[in-house]
Amino acid sequence: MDKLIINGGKKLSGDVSISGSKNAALPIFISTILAPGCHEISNVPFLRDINTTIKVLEQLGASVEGRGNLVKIDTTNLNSYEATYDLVRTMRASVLVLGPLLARFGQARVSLPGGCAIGARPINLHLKGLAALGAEITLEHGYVEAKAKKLKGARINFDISTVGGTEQLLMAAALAEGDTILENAAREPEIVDLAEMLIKMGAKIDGAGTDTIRITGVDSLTPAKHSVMPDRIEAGTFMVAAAITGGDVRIHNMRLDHLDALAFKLQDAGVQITNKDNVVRVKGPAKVRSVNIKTRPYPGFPTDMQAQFMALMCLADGASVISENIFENRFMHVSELLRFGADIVVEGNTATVKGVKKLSGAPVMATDLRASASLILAALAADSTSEITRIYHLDRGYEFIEKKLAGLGADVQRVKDETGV
Ligand SMILES: CC(=O)N[C@H]1[C@@H](OP(=O)(O)OP(=O)(O)OC[C@H]2O[C@@H](n3ccc(=O)[nH]c3=O)[C@H](O)[C@@H]2O)O[C@H](CO)[C@@H](O)[C@@H]1O
Ligand SMILES: C=C(OP(=O)(O)O)C(=O)O
Repeated sequence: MDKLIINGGKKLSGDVSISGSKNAALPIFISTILAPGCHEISNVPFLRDINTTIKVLEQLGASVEGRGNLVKIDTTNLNSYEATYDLVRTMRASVLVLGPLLARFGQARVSLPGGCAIGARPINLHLKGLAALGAEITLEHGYVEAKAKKLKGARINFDISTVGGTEQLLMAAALAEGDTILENAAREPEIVDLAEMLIKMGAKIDGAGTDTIRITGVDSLTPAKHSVMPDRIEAGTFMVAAAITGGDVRIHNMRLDHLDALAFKLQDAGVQITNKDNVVRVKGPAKVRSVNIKTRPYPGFPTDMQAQFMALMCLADGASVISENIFENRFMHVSELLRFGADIVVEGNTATVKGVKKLSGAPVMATDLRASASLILAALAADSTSEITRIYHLDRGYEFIEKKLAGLGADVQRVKDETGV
């Protein structure tokens, strides 16, 4: 397994460019199932999760060209309706093929994604929504089997705001007969990006980005070209990297309006943020102030930034209370942050972080994607050398992170595992 070696204590400075969004690209790739033909997706990040999605599409019979920024996906000759356990278990977003397969072919068989480090993450709301559109759903041998001659529009009210559930239903309803209304829909920017792709394909969708989305089903969709939105979580991670090192970083190709909740909290902590000519400049103070956060669905504070913000609060002047309200087990980074000398106490879904004078370099292990990012941030601020293992989690979601950090003056090296694991 590859690992990262970081010699901390360098203030980051300079310019960095944000890649396309993982969480927007995944459903957009999957939406190509809905329309036979050749789609062109640009601003695609080079990530392990993108490769997994390509494998899922190829398993269905798609042909995919290009592994870089521009990816062409031809879904003319799909000949399988199954996403297998070996792929779905490595990336839960693959379960999103269910709705599009059902809508285009009337059948799908998809492995249940199962639990993962951050929580149980059931898909009951996806299945309830598809059933409301008329799908017959059975669960057998760890697989969801769904069938429907023709999906029919319905009114669906989500019990809780679900990003994946909203994306699943948005795609299925695009080819259903009649109108579908999604109430208490998720409002994340990635939903808007997916809706824009679907609209380019000919779908009729109103209200994406609000909690009520109306979809009027059409008979067929056609291939589209789309450029993926910038990754707001990667951008947020670099904002925190500037803040935690007392650095001065200019971030290009990001949407600050997608990160209001984080930006307000960083400003409360004493971080300076300016936005000029679409370049966001982030300057960290010598010492950040402690602030409290509660994770919420968008436009609230993103759960995908909680671990990184906690790393920052480890060095704050005072105590910070961090509540995780989306996933029941998203404090796996705490035990690793303690190795750097952090002072954190967890009770239920709340972590109390008392700022310490300094963090010291340590050997640590990444447990999930954003936990990996928080360990990198702590290591960047630590006074000596850290070794971060299990960074395959990181490679799911951060394109060329060590190169981008090195470009900002960080002393970071990837040690490749010669066995290729
Ligand atoms: C690939 C992708 O875009 N992943 C993002 C997506 O995950 P994902 O789409 O899986 O997250 P959801 O928004 O669906 O999950 C929110 C909450 O709803 C629960 N739930 C969800 C579906 C369901 O059928 N039943 C149910 O109970 C989940 O367990 C969780 O507690 O949104 C999360 C919340 O912003 C982010 O952290 C993930 O980075
Ligand atoms: C939790 C995340 O991703 P996924 O939903 O793919 O696990 C994430 O991007 O932080």
